[in-house]
Amino acid sequence: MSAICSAQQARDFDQRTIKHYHIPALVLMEHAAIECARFIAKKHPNHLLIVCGSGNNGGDGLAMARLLIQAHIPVDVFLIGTHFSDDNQYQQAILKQMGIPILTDWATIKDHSYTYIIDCLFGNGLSREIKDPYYSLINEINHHASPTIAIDMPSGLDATTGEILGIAIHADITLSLDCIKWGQITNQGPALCGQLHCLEIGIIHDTPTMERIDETNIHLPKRSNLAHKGSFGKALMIGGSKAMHGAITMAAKACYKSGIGTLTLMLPASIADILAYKMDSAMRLIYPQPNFDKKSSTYLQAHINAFDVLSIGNGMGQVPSTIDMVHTALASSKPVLVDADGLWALKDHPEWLHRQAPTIITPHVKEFSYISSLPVSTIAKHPLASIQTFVEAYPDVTLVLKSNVTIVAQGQSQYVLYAPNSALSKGGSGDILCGIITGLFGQSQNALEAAVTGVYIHSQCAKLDVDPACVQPEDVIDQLPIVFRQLRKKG
Ligand SMILES: NC(=O)C1=CN([C@@H]2O[C@H](COP(=O)(O)OP(=O)(O)OC[C@H]3O[C@@H](n4cnc5c(N)ncnc54)[C@H](OP(=O)(O)O)[C@@H]3O)[C@@H](O)[C@H]2O)[C@@H](O)CC1
Ligand SMILES: [K+]
Repeated sequence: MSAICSAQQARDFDQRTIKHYHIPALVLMEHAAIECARFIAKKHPNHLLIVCGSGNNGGDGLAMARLLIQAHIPVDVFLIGTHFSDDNQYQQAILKQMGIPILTDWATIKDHSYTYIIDCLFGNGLSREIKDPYYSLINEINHHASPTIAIDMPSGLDATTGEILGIAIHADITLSLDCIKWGQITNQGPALCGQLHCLEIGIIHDTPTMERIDETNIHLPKRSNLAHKGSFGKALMIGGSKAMHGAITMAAKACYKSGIGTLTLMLPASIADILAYKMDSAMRLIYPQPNFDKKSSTYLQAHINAFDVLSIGNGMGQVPSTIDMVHTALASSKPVLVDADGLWALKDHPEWLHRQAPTIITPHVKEFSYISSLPVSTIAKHPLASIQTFVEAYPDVTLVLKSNVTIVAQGQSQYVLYAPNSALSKGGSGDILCGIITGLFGQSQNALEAAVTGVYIHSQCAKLDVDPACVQPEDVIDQLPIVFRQLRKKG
């Protein structure tokens, strides 16, 4: 499990490890250098160029050069800068003592061919726009034929926002030290980092941060062989319209395959038969009109108490009846998941989310903009700040903000799934996620666990050994039994 930090959070952990736990910064630098050198040595390089700046990122590079040279790997060390940090100067002194040359004239090396250029110019301490001579140097490295490994950050990339400060290294590989930085996975980050690896370097994490979702923080609901269908929850999924019957179908199939005890679909009459053909296992609560209308919320109210968990929104359309039904669902004492058009219905009524029972919302960025009243551009550029504003206003709601980086947040418990996969960039993916989470939610009644676990299972189901362009929503649903079995075996 790795933490995901802003630049400031990463610095705070560094400083606390040094000042409160008395682990010297040079020890951490040595750890960083050992881990990076080990990673690089495994690639069997013939000749390396390590480009070092004036701060501790440069210090990592100088220490790494020493270790690689001791391992008999040829290394050229290039150093640029004026005001060197103490630890950087310490590492320079060691290299001098060992007789390892430190080069300062780029012209003498720029035409050499290297297995890798190692970028140790700027890391987490980048504080402003890049100007010459660093600008020209980064430009030269980007146009050099040799591939690049960035240490901690591709130099020039802001570690919090993922924005390029003037110019930045285009790395083939990035070795992030201690934690994943937000800037590596948002905005320009993924394009600049290349393959991203996180290396442990002994920094102590003693306060909560965002955690990366992986197998260590998911919870599959327990499944006793002595249990009966009532033990695994009764779900009511409300959705569908004459024009859209696919969304609720995919959500329902995913919910059923995620372990729910019984599943009932509240549908308008115009699509009730279609759903019956498509899904034997779901019961139907058929609203006796072709589409939901102004009386459908009363109909929902009359039946709502028979269920343990509700989901609402898939394929309902952005129409007044959707608003009324979402209001009824959220005014009930039932755990509720709101998805798709149900989120649109909250546009003018986010206050309906203030309720006693557990609530999950699963917006993509545009739907989150409806609820938070923040512009889409602000959410995309500053996801952390946007989420923080929301969780402070709605500390009991579990938010699943869907994107290539999916964030699950409930108050200060915050998780990130970073598993971008274009196989999921398709209509139907969100409905499947809604179904998986509803299935888990109905079994556990624990919103945060259901959301974290559902998001992870969904991403695992999409890791198919086929071209992502050809993946159909049904292919993802078909993986559910396999992924559940694998996770239960491990768990
Ligand atoms: N602390 C620890 O425990 C550990 C840290 N570790 C390593 O240290 C890295 C962080 O080190 P760091 O804080 O020294 O910052 P770093 O990124 O090397 O650069 C700072 C220098 O660049 C300068 N500068 C900034 N922007 C600039 C610009 N646009 N153009 C020109 N100059 C600019 C800035 O100058 P200043 O802003 O002070 O004027 C300063 O001189 C971290 O990423 C990791 O690799 C590991 O060893 C593990 C232990
Ligand atoms: K760097």
